[in-house]
Amino acid sequence: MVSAALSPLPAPAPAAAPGLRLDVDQVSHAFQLEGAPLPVLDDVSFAAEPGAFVALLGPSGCGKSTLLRLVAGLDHPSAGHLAVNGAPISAPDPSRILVFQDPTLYPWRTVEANVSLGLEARGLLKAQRRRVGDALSLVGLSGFASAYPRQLSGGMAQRVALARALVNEPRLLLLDEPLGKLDSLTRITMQGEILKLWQDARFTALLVTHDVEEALFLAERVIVFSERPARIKADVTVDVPYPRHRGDPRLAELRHHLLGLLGLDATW
Ligand SMILES: Nc1ncnc2c1ncn2[C@@H]1O[C@H](COP(=O)(O)OP(=O)(O)OP(=O)(O)O)[C@@H](O)[C@H]1O
Repeated sequence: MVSAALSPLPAPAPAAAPGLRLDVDQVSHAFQLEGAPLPVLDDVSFAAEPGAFVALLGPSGCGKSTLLRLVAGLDHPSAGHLAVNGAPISAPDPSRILVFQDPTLYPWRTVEANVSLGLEARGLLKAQRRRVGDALSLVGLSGFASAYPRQLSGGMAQRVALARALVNEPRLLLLDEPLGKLDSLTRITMQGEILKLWQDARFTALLVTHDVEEALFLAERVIVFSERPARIKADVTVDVPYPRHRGDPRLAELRHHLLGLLGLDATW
């Protein structure tokens, strides 16, 4: 018999934690506005498999960001249930990170110090400082660790915001129009970067976007919402393998279909 102590095997590399399964079950939500209820979500149900990339598309103000906030655990639904891997969502958790349209970096902190925030808040920075460098490298900003936010372009600032999320090794990444304020060329570049991050890390991704092309380039499924209160109008599978070519005729067909669902004329 060979003793393990006599023939030590190299420790296997730790497997990346897989993406979380998300269940949204008959969720409705209303805000109180000037003393009257404002219904925002109406009986929304869907599931995202671990590692799925799902885009949420719908008219402005229909309730998409509200849904992301519920998944992040920042608010509680008026009715229905949300769960990850079968466990009810009751509060924020570092495994579920929300990235906003506005990078909201602290101007007095360097890029590195901004990215460190999550680890610092959880008392993990000393032990896991390596993750800060890894996250910066993932978004291509290794050379800017000691820069300040005022020294960055809009795209770079949004990359820092992504790195600040990635440093927590999220298993469910919630993207609320993260590229909405960027010029169209930077936006296209960063769509490719987000796709690569997702393909490498295999977190589950939920992306709110107004941009039909962005949804079709990135997501495996596009859930289309009605006007507020948001109900699911359609759940469309993007049956085009990655890497996707933006000129793919099937994507053009799906674009036409999605614009139709949104009540928009797709004549070009
Ligand atoms: N804290 C709040 N109190 C009251 N009403 C709110 C609150 N947050 C959002 N709302 C309202 O809920 C509705 C949905 O807002 P939400 O931000 O979820 O929409 P959205 O689909 O993400 O919009 P957009 O695409 O324009 O960002 C809006 O009418 C908004 O005014």
